[in-house]
Amino acid sequence: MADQSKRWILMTTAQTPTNIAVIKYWGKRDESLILPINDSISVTLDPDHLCTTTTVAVSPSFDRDRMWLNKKEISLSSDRYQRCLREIRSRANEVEDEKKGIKITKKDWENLHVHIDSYNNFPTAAGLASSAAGLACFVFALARLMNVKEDLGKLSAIARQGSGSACRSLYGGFVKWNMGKNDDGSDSIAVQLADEKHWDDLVIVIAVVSSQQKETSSTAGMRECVETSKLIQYRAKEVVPKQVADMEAAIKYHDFPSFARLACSDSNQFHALCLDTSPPIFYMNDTSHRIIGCIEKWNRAEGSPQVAYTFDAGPNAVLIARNRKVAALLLQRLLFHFPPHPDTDLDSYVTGDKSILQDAGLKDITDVEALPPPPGIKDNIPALKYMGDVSYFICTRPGRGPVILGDESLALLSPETGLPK
Ligand SMILES: Nc1ncnc2c1ncn2[C@@H]1O[C@H](COP(=O)(O)OP(=O)(O)OP(=O)(O)O)[C@@H](O)[C@H]1O
Ligand SMILES: C[C@@](O)(CCOP(=O)(O)OP(=O)(O)O)CC(=O)O
Repeated sequence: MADQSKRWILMTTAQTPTNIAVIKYWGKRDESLILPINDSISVTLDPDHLCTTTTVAVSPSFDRDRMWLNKKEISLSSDRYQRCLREIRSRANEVEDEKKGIKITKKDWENLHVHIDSYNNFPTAAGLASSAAGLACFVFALARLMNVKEDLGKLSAIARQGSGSACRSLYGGFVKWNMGKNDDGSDSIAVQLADEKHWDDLVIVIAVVSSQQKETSSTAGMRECVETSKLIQYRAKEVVPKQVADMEAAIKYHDFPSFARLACSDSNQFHALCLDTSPPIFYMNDTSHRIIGCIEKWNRAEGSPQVAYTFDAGPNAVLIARNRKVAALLLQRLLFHFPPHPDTDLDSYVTGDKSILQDAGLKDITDVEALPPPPGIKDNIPALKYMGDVSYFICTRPGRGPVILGDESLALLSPETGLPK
């Protein structure tokens, strides 16, 4: 039995990546267990550039479960958090820390409370899958703290109950979420198709068009879509199974043209379903459409796709370049069409992996101003420049799965008080 009189605190800190779907999950067959109507496939993004960090702590001195997100206290009362907490707690095992003189038995976990502090290093609820990284980190960190022995597949099924796309953030690289058939969701789990090293030529550039909270959440959007769209069941049953098989093959054989065609058409089809919803949902905006136009034109001119685009439930573009050389050309094109406001520092306009900027020969804003029009655009037509329409860019790549951060100085909670630092 843990000694309740002592004011000890035990903590674990985890870091979990976000992921971008290249075959989208859209629509549930069970709202509370979060069971999807189709399989989906994603690429995990490098946590060095986009990730959630979560510290979880347990102490006999905590009188209730509490959570902070991006430095503000939030309620843990939603069904989703409660379900994940319950699932993890019910699998908790004995934990012993001899150095600190702490022993927690399996039974103790029923009465002990946790503090959870989480931070996203990218915009929350803006179509960059914060719920995916966030809920995956929530489950992964709690599972480690409570010495849960389940494998990543089982943990993915728990994370799924926090947010569907979260199940895919339990792995690095290329990940498939099998929709499963069972009513209890036990076979609706994520599996890794290939790790991040399998196809490390790929470079990902995210154009953050808006970091505002969107009007219609993914959860509400897909519910309304299932209720009102006549196309959604056709997509789930007739289109996605083949797209998923083809995408798996494209990833396996590093077949970029197929990868790009499938990713672009799947993204467009998902947004077509949003339009087919009543009332229609518009996640993309004019800037998103301009970016699609620019990539489509370029891909057509090259005769074979160089860049894939995909958009989640928001206007931000996720662009996947076939290699670094193409990524440098992509950045030049993007910065030509979407330059920052004059006083912007290039360092804050292009974030993440800065080496792509160097490859593109761009050191500062004057280099951006001097960019010639991309091939195919005869003159420097002012109407093709949309200054300020993109907030900033993030350069990244396929990345690794969740990790535990052993360095206690990285914890978000104070080891003395168990409260945010
Ligand atoms: N780090 C986190 N820890 C726990 N929960 C989080 C975290 N980050 C986000 N969330 C939860 O996810 C919600 C945002 O999910 P939502 O699906 O609306 O946006 P998104 O995931 O950023 O975008 P999308 O899934 O459409 O790409 C937040 O309101 C919060 O409840
Ligand atoms: C467009 C998407 O990003 C939708 C993600 O939806 P969420 O996983 O955020 O929805 P809930 O399961 O209701 O939490 C596509 C995808 O990630 O596959």
